[in-house]
Amino acid sequence: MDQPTSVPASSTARIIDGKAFAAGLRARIAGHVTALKAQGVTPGLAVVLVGEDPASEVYVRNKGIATAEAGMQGFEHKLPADASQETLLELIARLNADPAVHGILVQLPLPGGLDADKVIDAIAPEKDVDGFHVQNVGRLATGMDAMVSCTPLGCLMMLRDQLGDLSGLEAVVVGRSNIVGKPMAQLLLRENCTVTIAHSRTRDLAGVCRRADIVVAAVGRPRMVQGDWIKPGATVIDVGINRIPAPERGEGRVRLVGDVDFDSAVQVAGAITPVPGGVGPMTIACLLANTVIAASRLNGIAPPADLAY
Ligand SMILES: NC(=O)C1=CN([C@@H]2O[C@H](COP(=O)(O)OP(=O)(O)OC[C@H]3O[C@@H](n4cnc5c(N)ncnc54)[C@H](OP(=O)(O)O)[C@@H]3O)[C@@H](O)[C@H]2O)C=CC1
Ligand SMILES: Nc1nc(=O)c2c([nH]1)NC[C@@H]1CN(c3ccc(C(=O)N[C@@H](CCC(=O)O)C(=O)O)cc3)C=[N+]21
Repeated sequence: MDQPTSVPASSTARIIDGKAFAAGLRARIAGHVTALKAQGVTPGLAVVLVGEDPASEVYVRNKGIATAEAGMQGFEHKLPADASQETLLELIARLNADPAVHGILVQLPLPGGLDADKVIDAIAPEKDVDGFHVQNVGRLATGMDAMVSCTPLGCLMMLRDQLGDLSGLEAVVVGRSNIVGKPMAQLLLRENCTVTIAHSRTRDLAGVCRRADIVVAAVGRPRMVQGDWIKPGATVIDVGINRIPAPERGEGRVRLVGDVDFDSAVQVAGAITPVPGGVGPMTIACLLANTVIAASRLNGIAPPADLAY
């Protein structure tokens, strides 16, 4: 069909609907939960929230809703911001020992004074549905079965869905955190991508990004990655969740933007995830998937093949 003359000839990217993808994944998970229940196992996820960060409370609530909708058991543990390390470690020890709990997530970041490394280390690796325990990180890096960090796992699922085989593709991950950047790079390496990890000391970040067939932005800087950093046709995964002032919505209101400047990137990319509605919903769905995997393994049942990555 002819383009109307007012529309520029350039094509715009496909918008990757993470929300719909996550809904499909959650529906499959609910089926696996039903099957596990028939074998006497109800997958249980414990979420621990220390302090009262409003954004964290939103995520914890969403996790609770998704857990219930999938037919799983949810356990919420709220501790005051001034809870001691000892109290938190005692709670984790109890959850480790509780046979009804198959997944344990301690919401990060923790309030000052608490040592996140020690807390993660205390979680039983087989219940570490975040994939943050050094045993899971090491297992992923050496190619063994591991609990894989939910956010990178969700990103990978969307990439595989968009691109099929990722072998040989140039992937640039911007950000090197333990929770997103590094495990994302490991997963892409496992998929046979040529992986570059960029960070705050990277020289010519725009030039590095321009080489990439796949750009994953996990920086925490609103709209940093510009359209002219993107190779035409590349796939862009925006992990960033940034709250910025939105006075147009009323005084004191905020809105969510990613680490990618969506409006310019969408003009160049082949496909791109939006914020909200991209990576975030996939993170929660993958958390449920990891809980089903953990519940299966802890009961000597083979995890569902379609959830294995
Ligand atoms: N959608 C989801 O489910 C999730 C979203 N997030 C979001 O993803 C983003 C990243 O989170 P997280 O990984 O925890 O963040 P961190 O703050 O732990 O890491 C940020 C990384 O970005 C790098 N960086 C910072 N500034 C620049 C810059 N100017 N140029 C290049 N690199 C830079 C840092 O480099 P250096 O190491 O050199 O300091 C660091 O490696 C945040 O917006 C967060 O809210 C996080 C988790 C889940
Ligand atoms: N131990 C631990 N594990 C985590 O996985 C973890 C964490 N700590 N701390 C915080 C980050 C952040 N995170 C998000 C999860 C879902 C959405 C999400 O669902 N976002 C919606 C919008 C939600 C909103 O409106 O705020 C979306 O992008 O569409 C976002 C962010 C998990 N994290």
